[in-house]
Amino acid sequence: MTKYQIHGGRPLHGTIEISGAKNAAVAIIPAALMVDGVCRIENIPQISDVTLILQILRELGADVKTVNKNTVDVDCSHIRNRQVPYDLARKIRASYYLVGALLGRFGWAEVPLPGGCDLGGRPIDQHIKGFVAMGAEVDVRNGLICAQVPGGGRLAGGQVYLDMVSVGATMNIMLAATLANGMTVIENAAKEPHIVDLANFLNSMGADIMGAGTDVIKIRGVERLSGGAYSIIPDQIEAGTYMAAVAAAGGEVLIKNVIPKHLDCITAKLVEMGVDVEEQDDAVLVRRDGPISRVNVKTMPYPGFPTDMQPQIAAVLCLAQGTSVLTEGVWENRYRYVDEFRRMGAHIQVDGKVAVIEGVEQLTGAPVHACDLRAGAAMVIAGLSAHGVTEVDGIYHIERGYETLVEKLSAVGADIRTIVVPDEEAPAQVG
Ligand SMILES: CC(=O)N[C@H]1[C@@H](OP(=O)(O)OP(=O)(O)OC[C@H]2O[C@@H](n3ccc(=O)[nH]c3=O)[C@H](O)[C@@H]2O)O[C@H](CO)[C@@H](O)[C@@H]1O
Ligand SMILES: C=C(OP(=O)(O)O)C(=O)O
Repeated sequence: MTKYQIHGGRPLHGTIEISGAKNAAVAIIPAALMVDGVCRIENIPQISDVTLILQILRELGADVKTVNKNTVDVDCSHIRNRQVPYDLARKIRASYYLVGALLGRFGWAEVPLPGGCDLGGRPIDQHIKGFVAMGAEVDVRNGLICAQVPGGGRLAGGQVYLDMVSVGATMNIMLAATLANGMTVIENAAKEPHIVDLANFLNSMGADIMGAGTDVIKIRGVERLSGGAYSIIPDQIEAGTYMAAVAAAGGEVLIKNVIPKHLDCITAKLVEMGVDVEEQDDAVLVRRDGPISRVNVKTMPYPGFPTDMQPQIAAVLCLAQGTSVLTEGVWENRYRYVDEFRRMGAHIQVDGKVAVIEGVEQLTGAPVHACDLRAGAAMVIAGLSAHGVTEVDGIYHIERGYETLVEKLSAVGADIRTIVVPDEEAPAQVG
């Protein structure tokens, strides 16, 4: 088993370069399935979710060539197999974008139900409602989402009003509508930066999508998409995670290759907590040397405070002066990490979607478990600030979404390394 071992208590100083956005990449790579020709995709993060999606594309018959560590050429002109491999697809949430992409291009898709972080129920009824509004028949059976246009042919444009703001449904419907006959309108659409990025990718390949980034998106179906080159936006959540790490551990770090506007919702809270954040053109300089003030935080769809930053901000609030109230506004169960924080001396009470965090002077290192991706990142942040040694296991969750986390943090002075321990560590003998 591999773990991260962190000797905490060292302020961070230096520069961190942010990678491409996971949640954009995992939609844009499936979108390449709809393109007739070679797509060059740049600024792809080297994370395990991306490796897996590229693997799925290869198994479907795509020609995927690595140009350099963050650029691939994907050619899906000759897809021969439409059977998405069960064991690969069920490991990640984003495999559901293959439904929109395959249904849009071929009028037929069978995709295993997705996986991803366990945050409570992760329904897909709104995705299905969208596909049905475009004329598809959709059925979930034998662990598969089975969707097809009756009689073959293409989807027809439709009108979809989402019952709740859903990032996944907005992107999936956008994918399916890109090659449909006629116009699709998505109302109450999500507005996250990665939605705009997916629309920009598709438009650069010949799609006709208007309004991405607002709550009404109009997609005029086109005959075909053809190849081109596209660079993925920087990862808002990776940047926010390192901003939170500086807030917790102290120090001064220049976080480069970001779009500061995408970070406004995170920056505003950190500033309220007494952290200095200076915006530059494509960087933010984050500094913390004084006490951390208590704040209340509620997660919401963009431009609200992102749910994917909730555990990381909780790690900082564990060290604030006074009591903070954190409210999870998107997922029903995103506090599974709280017991791990308690091992480090944090004072947190959870009641449903609300966590009350009473700040402590200092956390203390402990063996902890990363129960999901962002919870894992939060354990790392807590470990960086804590007195003593923290060992984080379950790091495969973290590697789903953070490129070279150990190297990036080591470069700013953190004492963090990956260690390998035997799988079954013999329990210590007592007596
Ligand atoms: C709006 C929002 O912040 N979405 C987050 C959500 O995206 P993700 O795309 O995974 O989830 P959605 O945005 O689709 O879900 C938002 C809410 O809508 C509900 N829902 C969704 C689809 C559906 O068909 N039916 C349904 O009821 C979900 O249960 C959830 O409560 O989790 C991702 C991983 O944490 C984050 O990157 C996204 O920022
Ligand atoms: C929960 C996340 O990812 P996924 O939906 O892919 O599990 C995340 O990016 O924080």
